Amino acid sequence: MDLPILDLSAANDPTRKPELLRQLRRALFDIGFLYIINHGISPSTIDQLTDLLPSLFALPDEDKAKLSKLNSPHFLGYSGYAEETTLGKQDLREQFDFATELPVVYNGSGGPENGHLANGSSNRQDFSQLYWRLRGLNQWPNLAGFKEAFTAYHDAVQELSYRFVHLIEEAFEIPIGTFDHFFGSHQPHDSPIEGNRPDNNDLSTFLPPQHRIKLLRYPPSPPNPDTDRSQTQPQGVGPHKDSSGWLTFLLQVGNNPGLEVLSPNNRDWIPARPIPGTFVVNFGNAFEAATEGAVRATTHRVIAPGPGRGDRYSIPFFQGLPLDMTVEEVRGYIPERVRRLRREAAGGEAEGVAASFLDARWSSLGESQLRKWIRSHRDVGLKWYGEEVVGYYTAS
Ligand SMILES: O=C(O)CCC(=O)C(=O)O
Ligand SMILES: [Fe+2]
Repeated sequence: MDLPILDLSAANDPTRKPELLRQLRRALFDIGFLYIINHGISPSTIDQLTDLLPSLFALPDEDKAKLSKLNSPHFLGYSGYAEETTLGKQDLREQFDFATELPVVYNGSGGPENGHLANGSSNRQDFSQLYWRLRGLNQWPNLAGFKEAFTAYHDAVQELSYRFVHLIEEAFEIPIGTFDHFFGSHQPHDSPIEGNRPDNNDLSTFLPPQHRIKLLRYPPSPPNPDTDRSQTQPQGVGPHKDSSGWLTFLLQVGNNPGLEVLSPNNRDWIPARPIPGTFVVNFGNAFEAATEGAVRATTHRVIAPGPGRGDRYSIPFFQGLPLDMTVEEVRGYIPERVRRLRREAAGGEAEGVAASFLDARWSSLGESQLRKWIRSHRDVGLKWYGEEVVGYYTAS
């Protein structure tokens, strides 16, 4: 099975657009993983950032340590090689987590001494909710030109991500702009049917979300002295569904392979090789839950480069959603005709929908994000949120 490659230049060509939307529908409902080409981001915007990756990761250990995520209640910053695990196994990569540069809004009193749990307030933008503490400023490395290159890249992928959401709306046959208010004040520049946009005035109460961008380096693994053949595939990152965002836009830098996608029958791993000039697009748990599984958060993994190969770099952009939004709310914007697709295919109940969203405690995006970050960085959680909060989010 080949992963689909969608040519976004067809979006501006009325004669090619219907076929593009057909391909998109197939990609959304069949596999939940696709490439996009002719996406409109200039190669120089990409190169300016990717050219800096070797020097960023070659910063002295003391400089990296100064940028540690431990400094950040927002879980932004540096994590060293193999510090994270997936399914109980070390991920053989190192990473910097960045986000849309946005000021702190949290105004509660959470801290190791007086950590408090979500207060259950249903007020929109009650900034004392603990999950608002996820939002805040980056830790910038001392590397000439980095902040500018990162910001230009962030802005370009953000814009692409909003354009792509418009195509999804068209594929779902709902008005273009339906999801715009998820992204706060963003107004589409190029919406072809401006007059058809729904009147969202009463809905634009969300704060523009913070998107997350990881800069990843997978070094070649050392020769494996282990003779057990089953051990010979080093885990760059173990099998997972993306939990950080609504959509993921992944840039594979260079031509080192490693990314693999679980086939719809859950049996085979399909390689998603780097294709120059493309992004890989996939969908997060919130998207799967909101569509009741019609669009899957497809499981994927990375095999680290073998001995003797060069470093593999990649940059996933996780498109954020408002932290105070609930999956129920998002679901309200997905037409029933889309939401029943999975159930119909399964001949009854939708199976496999992201379990964390079925638990009322994690129903807001903020709750599920805070849970995810605390579970993957317990040390950061303990330092900034305290034992009670960490206990709450790590139990069961
Ligand atoms: O490095 C890659 O190609 C994919 C990384 C990934 O799946 C993730 O960080 O969620
Ligand atoms: Fe991922």
